[in-house]
Parts: sequence; structure tokens; C-alpha cells
Amino acid sequence: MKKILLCGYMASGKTTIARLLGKAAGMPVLDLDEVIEKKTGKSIPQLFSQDGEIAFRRLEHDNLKELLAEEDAFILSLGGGTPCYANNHLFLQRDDVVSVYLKTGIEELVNRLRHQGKERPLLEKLPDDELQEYVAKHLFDRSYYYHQAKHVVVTDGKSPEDVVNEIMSLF
Ligand SMILES: Nc1ncnc2c1ncn2[C@@H]1O[C@H](COP(=O)(O)OP(=O)(O)OP(=O)(O)O)[C@@H](O)[C@H]1O
Ligand SMILES: O=C(O)C1=C[C@@H](O)[C@@H](O)[C@H](O)C1
Ligand SMILES: [Mg+2]
Repeated sequence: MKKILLCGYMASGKTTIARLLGKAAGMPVLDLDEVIEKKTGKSIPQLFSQDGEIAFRRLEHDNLKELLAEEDAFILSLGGGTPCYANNHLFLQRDDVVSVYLKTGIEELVNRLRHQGKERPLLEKLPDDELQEYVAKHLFDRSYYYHQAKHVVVTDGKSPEDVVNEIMSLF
């Protein structure tokens, strides 16, 4: 069984889908942000504010590499920026990996993030009226990396269960 990596923008549904997929496929589920929080004993906002984003990106790369070196199969939801730094997008292409980009449109992302942006270090200082433009530009910049995933699943207009069924049909 291959390792399943889910990537996508903040609030695209990585954590939600990974948990449901884990139940449906009977596979263990991991979340890269949570793995890093457990290992360091710090929250993601603390890591950004105390150690800086570059230190966080290094931790993200090292922990992903370490997890992918394991024998066992699992479902791993990546951080929103994971594929976009440190050549992590190359991990999405490995033979032992099924990688999926959860592609969510700007409007849906902005709606979700409006209600839950505060605990996200990249968005916390952003005024509400700048969120839409920020997400549009950021997603444009990141899109190339997300599209290095082997599969793209559009999530707009679909329930989490629909998305899980679509991913299940890929393997
Ligand atoms: N297909 C979907 N339809 C409707 N709502 C969804 C769907 N997928 C996820 N959600 C909702 O969107 C929100 C964000 O989902 P989730 O936390 O899983 O995203 P994430 O990609 O893990 O975000 P983060 O960048 O914080 O890791 C949650 O409130 C979740 O319930
Ligand atoms: O999109 C991003 O760059 C991030 C997303 C989160 O999952 C965390 O990994 C962190 O807040 C950075
Ligand atoms: Mg998440």
C-alpha cells in the first residue's frame, strides 16, 4: 500500500478529508502540522513567532522526509505551504506515494478563512477587506507546486464524503 499525501491551500479540507479517508480506507492518519507541534512541544503560531518561518519550513521538510522514509503506509495531510518550499513538491512525485491536490476555489477558501483565519500565522495580521486579494494572489503563486500532485480533486460543491469517495477511486 502506498502512502497518501493530501495537499492544498489553507482551509481546503486536508485535515477533514484525511480523517474521513482514514476511516474509509482503514489506514492510519497523520497531520504534518500536528506531527511538528508534538515533536517540538510548540504550536504552529508559536513556532512562527518565536523561531521564524524559515525555521518552521526546515522542520516541515525534515519531518516530511522522515515520515516518508518509514515502511508503513499512512494518510498524511500536509501543511498548506508544504509543497511550495525546500523542493518538497518532488516528494509528491515519488513512486511510493499517491498525492492528491484538494483544489478549492478562491470564493470558498475566503468564506472558510474569514471565520477561522485568526489562528493562522500567515493571515492573522491581515485586515478582513484584504483577505480576498491576498488569497487570490497567494493561490496563484502556489498553484504550480500544488499541481505537482499526481491527482487533482476539485472540492467545490462537493461534500467531504463525495471528496473521499473520489479519492478512494484513485487507488
Ligand atoms: N468538502 C467540504 N465541504 C464543505 N466544508 C468543508 C469541506 N472540506 C472541509 N470543509 C470545512 O472547511 C474547514 C477547513 O477544513 P480543514 O481544517 O480540514 O482544512 P485544512 O486544509 O486542513 O486547513 P489548514 O490549512 O488549517 O490545515 C472546516 O471547517 C471543514 O469542516
Ligand atoms: O499555508 C501555509 O503556509 C501554512 C499552513 C498551515 O498548515 C501551517 O503549516 C502554517 O500555518 C503555514
Ligand atoms: Mg489542517
